[in-house]
Amino acid sequence: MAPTQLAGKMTAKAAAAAKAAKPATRAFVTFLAGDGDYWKGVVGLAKGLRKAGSAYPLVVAVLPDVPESHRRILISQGCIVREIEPVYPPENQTQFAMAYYVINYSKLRIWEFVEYERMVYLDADIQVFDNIDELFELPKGHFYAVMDCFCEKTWSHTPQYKIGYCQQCPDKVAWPTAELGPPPALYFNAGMFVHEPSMATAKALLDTLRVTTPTPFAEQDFLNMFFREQYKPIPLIYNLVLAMLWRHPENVQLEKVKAVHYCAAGSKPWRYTGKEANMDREDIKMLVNKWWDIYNDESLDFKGLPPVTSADADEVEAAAKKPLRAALAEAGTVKYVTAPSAA
Ligand SMILES: O=c1ccn([C@@H]2O[C@H](COP(=O)(O)OP(=O)(O)O)[C@@H](O)[C@H]2O)c(=O)[nH]1
Ligand SMILES: OC[C@H]1O[C@H](O[C@@H]2[C@@H](O)[C@H](O)[C@@H](O)[C@H](O)[C@@H]2O)[C@H](O)[C@@H](O)[C@H]1O
Ligand SMILES: [Mn+2]
Repeated sequence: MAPTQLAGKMTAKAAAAAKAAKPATRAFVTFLAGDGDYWKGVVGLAKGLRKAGSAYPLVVAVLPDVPESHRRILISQGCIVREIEPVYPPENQTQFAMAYYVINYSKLRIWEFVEYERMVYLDADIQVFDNIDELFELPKGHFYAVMDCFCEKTWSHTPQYKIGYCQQCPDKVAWPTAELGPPPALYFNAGMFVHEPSMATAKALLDTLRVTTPTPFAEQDFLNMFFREQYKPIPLIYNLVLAMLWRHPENVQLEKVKAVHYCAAGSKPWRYTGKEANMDREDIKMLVNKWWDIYNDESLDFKGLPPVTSADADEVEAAAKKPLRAALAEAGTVKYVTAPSAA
């Protein structure tokens, strides 16, 4: 089989394209912990962002317990894998809404990614179905995220749940200010948020965490307390918390939703059985299938080369200006690839 393609260093055209790509001062970032199956969520997210034509890379903050094999899969899908040190809350007797939420405090490390001037954080159980790059253009100095819902049983420990109050429909059950004081501040879901990495903010977060008693929604509660003054709600099209479909359908226009958050119990697509409450709904089945369509779409697999530095590109451009034979002789790094055998 004659070699069909000469693959040496990146072609000048690809190098120029890499150079023209937006400067890597912005990126999406997600978080991966453990050796379980959440890596599938990250692969789905990487492919979804590619399908949506996003201009920015996906950084994955991984805890040390994420196996090398999972990291290699993420790199093969074009992700930038960054290992982080775990963050634990102070000693506590807290009953977290979900026991595993204690590892979610490690999300706070992403404020240390200061090579990026702005990042959009997305849980690994989020899928982006339409381009959301506009989030990177929001005015600086605020903390942008989508408002959560208090109606699921996971909120049964709270006064708002007990009286049937939810910020998604504040007029349905009025907050009893006389008995309970002012209503709760607007509260965001921490599965998606726009933030500005900074070592000063990272230090302030960790210093404050050390003296803050943990609460049931772990780092989500903590981030809501920490960014209470800077929080600015953005439309739910950027983070559809699935419970909204049955708790506040009047607030949801599903055809306009850009990012879906598979956080309802039983809704993680890669573990979906359809047996839990609400999981047999037609809209849930459709959204789970949409997630799988992207996950299984091989045309969305990463084909590019690993991110290049400008030094690589300069070197390749210089080589490309030389007569090919001289450049090849000098480079000495020619590799032949052969076409798949003709049937
Ligand atoms: O075993 C786990 C549990 C959680 N996560 C990460 O932590 C995020 C928050 O957890 P999860 O989405 O399950 O919380 P939910 O949004 O469902 O409350 C996940 O999206 C993942 O990015 C992980 O990597 N491994
Ligand atoms: O560690 C706390 C987690 O709290 C949030 O999940 C909750 C919240 O959305 C509730 O409102 C829902 O009822 C519940 O299903 C859902 O799991 C974030 O999505 C997640 O990233 C993480 O911060
Ligand atoms: Mn989530």
